[in-house]
Amino acid sequence: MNYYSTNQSAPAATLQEAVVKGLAPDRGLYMPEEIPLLPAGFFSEIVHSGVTDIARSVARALFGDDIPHDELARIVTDALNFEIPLVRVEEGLYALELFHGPTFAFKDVGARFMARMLSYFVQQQGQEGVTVLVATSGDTGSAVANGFLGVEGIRVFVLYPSGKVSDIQEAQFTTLGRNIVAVEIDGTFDDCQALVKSAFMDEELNRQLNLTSANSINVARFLPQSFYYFHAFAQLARLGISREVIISVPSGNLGNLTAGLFAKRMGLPIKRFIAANNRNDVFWEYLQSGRYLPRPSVQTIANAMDVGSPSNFDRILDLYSYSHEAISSDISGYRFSDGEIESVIKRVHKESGYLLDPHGACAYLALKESKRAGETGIFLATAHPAKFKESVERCIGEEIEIPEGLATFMKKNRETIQLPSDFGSFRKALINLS
Ligand SMILES: N[C@@H](CCOP(=O)(O)O)C(=O)O
Repeated sequence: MNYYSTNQSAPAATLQEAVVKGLAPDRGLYMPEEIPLLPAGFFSEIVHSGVTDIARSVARALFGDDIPHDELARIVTDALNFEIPLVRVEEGLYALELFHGPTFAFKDVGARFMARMLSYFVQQQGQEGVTVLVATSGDTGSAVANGFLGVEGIRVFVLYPSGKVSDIQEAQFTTLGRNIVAVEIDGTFDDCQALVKSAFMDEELNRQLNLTSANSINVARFLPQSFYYFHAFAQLARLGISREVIISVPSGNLGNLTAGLFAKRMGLPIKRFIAANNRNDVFWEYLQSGRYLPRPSVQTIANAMDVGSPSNFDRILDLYSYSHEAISSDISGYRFSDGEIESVIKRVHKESGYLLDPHGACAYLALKESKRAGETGIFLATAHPAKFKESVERCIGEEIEIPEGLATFMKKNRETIQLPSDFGSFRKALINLS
């Protein structure tokens, strides 16, 4: 299977080239030339399967022509060493809890898969010294840093906006040392993402450092995120529900939503997707009006969604042949203020005892507004509430427990390199530190 660039001005790439490069040379995002349609039998069989088996089959359909099957099965099995349960929150409404991995956020799925696939391809090429650049508004940084920690021959630079990620998130990628370098940028997530994209366009830098990306712009990061949509469907089908299913996705850089749309194209019977935005509502605005106006992100309580220029918007346009009508008939959009997010965390906790994190809360709210009679709704609970301890405690008025796996990060020393948001300073720092 070859991969083409959404900008249509770069040569087609193999899976290996797309993963190792990250971004296409024309600054476009790679897309698979075909999206395999899974046979009807697959959907009846997965009702009896666990997440790893489901993921192995989906991975084989997506990547099976380009990597030996036993190698692919090993990558999936190693990456998905945690549960992804579907939890009933109230009548007709379920949370897909994606936060039971090592860094307590959904990014563990894609980051762990990508670390293993990249390392396999790098070994195949006999390449030495690959540099992974990743921009984060909170969760990607920790998942990628932990996923790549200690991987030989790979150095990771995590760029994050100063003062705009939660305290625990920051601890998760600034305390690791070894092959992980944290870079604190005086700017927004979009500034971090722009620095990463500019670095890819710098030929000299690429020659010296063999750059790749571990954001969802990389196909090996975003496509595996489709696995858990199939797993969610299987868990619901086990309860006897397989029709009129709608899924609400907290939306920032749009990688998670795009992975769901891919799952639908592969045959997953999802009636409608819901994109839940916070005040960073460029995608919401596009869904309403057809106008796409990227703008600087603003800081919110759901910080991982603070994205003003979402990378995967181009993939969604490409997937739907640039038809606003087709996009908005498959996806409905909602947006919420911090106040609305805070009060729903409080209300749901009081009424059902279920504790939402700010991102899941946004998706829960969107689902409540969108769900019609007869529909069953799933919202993606993308991060553990304890990652946002201060905000969540403020909402519910009581202390919450921090899982041991998170608390250990808080005890270690933090190390970051502080930089302004101009490319010249970042370029110089990259060269000096490599
Ligand atoms: N929400 C993200 C922003 C980057 O998104 P990605 O899916 O492209 O890595 C974060 O938590 O950093």
